[in-house]
Amino acid sequence: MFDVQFITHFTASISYPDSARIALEGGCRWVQLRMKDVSEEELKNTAMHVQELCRQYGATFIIDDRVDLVKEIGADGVHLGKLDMPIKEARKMLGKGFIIGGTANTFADIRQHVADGADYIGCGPFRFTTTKQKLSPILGLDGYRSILVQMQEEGLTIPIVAIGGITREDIPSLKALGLSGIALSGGILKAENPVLEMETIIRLTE
Ligand SMILES: Cc1ncc(COP(=O)(O)OP(=O)(O)O)c(N)n1
Ligand SMILES: Cc1ncsc1CCOP(=O)(O)O
Ligand SMILES: [Mg+2]
Repeated sequence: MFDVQFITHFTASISYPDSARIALEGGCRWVQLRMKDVSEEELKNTAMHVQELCRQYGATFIIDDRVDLVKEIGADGVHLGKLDMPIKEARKMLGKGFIIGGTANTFADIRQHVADGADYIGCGPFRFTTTKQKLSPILGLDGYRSILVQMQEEGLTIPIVAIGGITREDIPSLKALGLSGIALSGGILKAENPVLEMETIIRLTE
């Protein structure tokens, strides 16, 4: 099993809910709502809409950054980075019934997230991407290899999802590394036929 998480991103032509629907229609069953610089009202309304879509498709629905909103609307989980609420605190607020993902760029980050109670790691960036500003150092395949070796040496088994500039061409090599999955946005949203692109990516991960 190689998981695929679709992450929403603002585009002029595809709304956030439509992008989630595209991912779901293409067979993705893990959606992260990531909305930056929007009002509280827009975020909450969109989150409830995307949550409903995810429920219709039996997909997991997580929200970027916002532990409070996840708790309020009963989403499946949250993704947290270095500038967000610490994972330990989020776990205290959410308890064990919610998924908590943590961002990592190094093995030390992963070790800390495991100690703090994360469920999975979004590890990257794999390569340069314009979807996120202020990127951490790029890992490439060698970066993941080195992290996975260190995890094995210390007996850490948390799922690692690669992220950052991933396209369909990368899937065979990322899969071969022994990662748990990928998270991607632009690879779908910039495709000529986004639903078909997701279908292709899902097929490549099977
Ligand atoms: C799966 C996944 N991995 C990493 C990130 C990045 O989270 P963060 O570092 O908090 O940056 P922002 O997404 O908040 O800009 C993610 N969202 N999802
Ligand atoms: C949120 C995030 N964190 C690291 S890279 C990234 C963006 C992933 O999107 P894309 O697949 O378009 O590079
Ligand atoms: Mg964040």
